[in-house]
Amino acid sequence: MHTQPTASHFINGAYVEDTAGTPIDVIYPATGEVIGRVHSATPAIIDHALNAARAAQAAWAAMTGTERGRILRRAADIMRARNHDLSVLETFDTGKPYQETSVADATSGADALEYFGGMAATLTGEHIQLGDDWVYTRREPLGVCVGIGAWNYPTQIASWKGAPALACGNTMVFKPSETTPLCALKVAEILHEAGAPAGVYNVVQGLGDVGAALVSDSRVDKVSLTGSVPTGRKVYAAAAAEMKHVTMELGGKSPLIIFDDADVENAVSGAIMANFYSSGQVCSNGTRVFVQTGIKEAFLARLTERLGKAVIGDPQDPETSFGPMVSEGQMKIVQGYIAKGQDEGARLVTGGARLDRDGFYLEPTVFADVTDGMTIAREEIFGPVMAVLDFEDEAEVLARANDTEFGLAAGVFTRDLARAHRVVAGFEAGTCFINSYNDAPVEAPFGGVKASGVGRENSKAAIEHYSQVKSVYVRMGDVEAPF
Ligand SMILES: NC(=O)c1ccc[n+]([C@@H]2O[C@H](COP(=O)([O-])OP(=O)(O)OC[C@H]3O[C@@H](n4cnc5c(N)ncnc54)[C@H](O)[C@@H]3O)[C@@H](O)[C@H]2O)c1
Ligand SMILES: O=CCc1c[nH]cn1
Repeated sequence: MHTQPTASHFINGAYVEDTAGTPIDVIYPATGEVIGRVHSATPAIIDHALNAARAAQAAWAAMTGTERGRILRRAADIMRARNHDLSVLETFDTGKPYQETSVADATSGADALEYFGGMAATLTGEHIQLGDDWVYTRREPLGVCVGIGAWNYPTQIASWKGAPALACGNTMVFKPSETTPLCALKVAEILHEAGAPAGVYNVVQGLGDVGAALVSDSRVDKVSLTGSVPTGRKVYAAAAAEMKHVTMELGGKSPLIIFDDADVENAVSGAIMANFYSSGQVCSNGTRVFVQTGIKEAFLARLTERLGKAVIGDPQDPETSFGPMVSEGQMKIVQGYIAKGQDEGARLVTGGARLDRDGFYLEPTVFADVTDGMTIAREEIFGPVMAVLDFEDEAEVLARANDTEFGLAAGVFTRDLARAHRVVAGFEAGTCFINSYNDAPVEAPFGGVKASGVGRENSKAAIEHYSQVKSVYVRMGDVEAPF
């Protein structure tokens, strides 16, 4: 597997390089080795990408939805056929175990391309009869969309943004995270191979400055960011200054409530999926696990037992189920939170240490007896650290669950389904789970409320965020005027 890409950027249907840009090393999180190098986009590269996207947009939008959709569905087929190689690359890019990447990354990207490819031909306006007169609406593309990605799901993020944008007749310039620059280039290559005309989907590399330059450029009509809340605030403000459309998929500190009557085995599985998948680097993670006191000891005992079965090791080995953190920097941030948890009096149940091996490995970590005011219960950690908090009754736990600036996701485990629906209705969160956690099928809207975001990805809802409605009044008779 060659991890050095052909060139840093993919613009106007071809790989493009400009070595004048600041070098960005690609580091394999499992070893700390440099496995590739790209260069940050120079102003000339940004200009080239935006001009290409602008130039391609009208002709792409003029194609029928069926034609655009066929290309997206062909791209989905290519992505599925190359799942193994794309998953190996995703593992090099992120350090996530192949056991995960082979089922959750290119597959999720392909799902988005297939779903929005299928939907492209169905995008229509409506007819509104007003006596003899009538109004019709046209669903039109926004124009040039900029996508900016986080590092945890590089293939998925590039596809979740690209697929609905292209289905609606927009073109895209996508900037991956500087930490994981490899996979988006493959998404661009595949779309081009599937028949997307040059300029329809472009990738440029860079840090925040490149993202900021894209967001404020007058050639851009919409910005979709996946990233942290602080970055979201900056990007939203810059986009608002020029009245651009936005989608903000940001961070969270989501609650997972486990009632006494829950099935312990399923609740433990849910809590593992909510905290340790992708080594805890999932935006929607339920990291505040509220456990009713009657089930607490059984839950903690079984959780500790199950975490002992995690296979921590070489992420390219299909047997490995738990990999390293994405970077040394992220590992140090998480180590800082673990130290804070201990300093502030939380009880370390298991984990807490860095593994004595190359790469950025931390043990799956569980704190119990966490209280609402502790730092580990208030701030997004984005690592494998679960905070277990006690609770007694439903009203109390719901109020505590909602006592946060975030609102991305929330989950509940209980056998009492009336209670489950009541609790979910009370959650201040955009993406909720009953007796499950972290499922993200393309058919379901995904996104947050409060500081966790604006807009939705996936599902029919995404179409609203990549298109606009034009309304046309048609008078069938004479026009009356006062003078
Ligand atoms: N809600 C979701 O769907 C979702 C999904 C994945 C990750 N996330 C969130 O992403 C965060 C982790 O990712 P991260 O550390 O890469 O986030 P980040 O905010 O540091 O960076 C995200 C992206 O924004 C770019 N960027 C930084 N400053 C910018 C600026 N001023 N203008 C434009 N672009 C700028 C970065 O280069 C990167 O590509 C976590 O908070 C996580 O919860 C959210
Ligand atoms: O990281 C956030 C997006 C996501 C959630 N589940 C899979 N991907």
